[in-house]
Amino acid sequence: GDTNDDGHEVEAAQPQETDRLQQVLDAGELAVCTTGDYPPFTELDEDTDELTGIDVDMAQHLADTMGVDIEWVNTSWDSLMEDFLASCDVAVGGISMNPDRAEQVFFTEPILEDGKTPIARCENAANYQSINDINQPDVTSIFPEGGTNQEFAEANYPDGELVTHANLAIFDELAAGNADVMTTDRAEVLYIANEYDALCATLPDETFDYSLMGYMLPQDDATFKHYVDQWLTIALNDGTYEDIAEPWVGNVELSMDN
Ligand SMILES: O=C(O)C(=O)C[C@]1(C(=O)O)C=C[C@@H](O)C=C1
Repeated sequence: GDTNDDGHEVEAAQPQETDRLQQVLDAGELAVCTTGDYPPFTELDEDTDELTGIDVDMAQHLADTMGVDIEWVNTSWDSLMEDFLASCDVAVGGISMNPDRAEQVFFTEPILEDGKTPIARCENAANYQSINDINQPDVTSIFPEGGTNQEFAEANYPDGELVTHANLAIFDELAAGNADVMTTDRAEVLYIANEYDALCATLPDETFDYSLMGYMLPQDDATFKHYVDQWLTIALNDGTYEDIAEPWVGNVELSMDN
């Protein structure tokens, strides 16, 4: 196809606007993509096949508000965009907004202010205070494949040792000493540091960059985006989000803006 000045592909014509909101209401079903590997936002129990998490409960609240059921679509960070575009009305679960993704999806209003910060075994926390501390040949950084953590590590730690691992067990690897440090969303770092005695946020109040979390929506129906944003704005301000998050995080404030 055509390319713009940055060499990015540009669509020749915008796809026809659909009435996604009406379709979801008529079908009585909302298709929601989630990875199930990122507590406290989305976690799939492989034994019971049950999904839990803040964003899982939020999606259920949206569906209840619409009076529809959820069809959950399991995805991975690597295939999130492809699965979302092919099969979902919404994607949830600790998803960072970024310009690459925004080329193909709308994001809702922001839910959390966030950024990347390190987590390491507590006895080593003083060694990982800066990007330069981590960008060293003898420092092993660990992250899952396909998300923004991989992007961050590859861009900032070219001299470091980089290893990938499936996400749900990644902090066990870190605690066991099979990697030195993980640079991930501050919200996750605070949550995990609370869960694992051996792991500590090395810079609990600082981040190396800035990002926002939101839910992904298709670009094909502006009315649907308005609807979901209106629901979300109310849920963020009337105590719904806090009530849903509280059992997961207690008093830990996940967002930078608090
Ligand atoms: O890609 C994103 O948006 C994410 O927030 C996912 C991501 C990542 O960046 O790798 C963030 C934290 C989890 O540990 C796993 C995946």
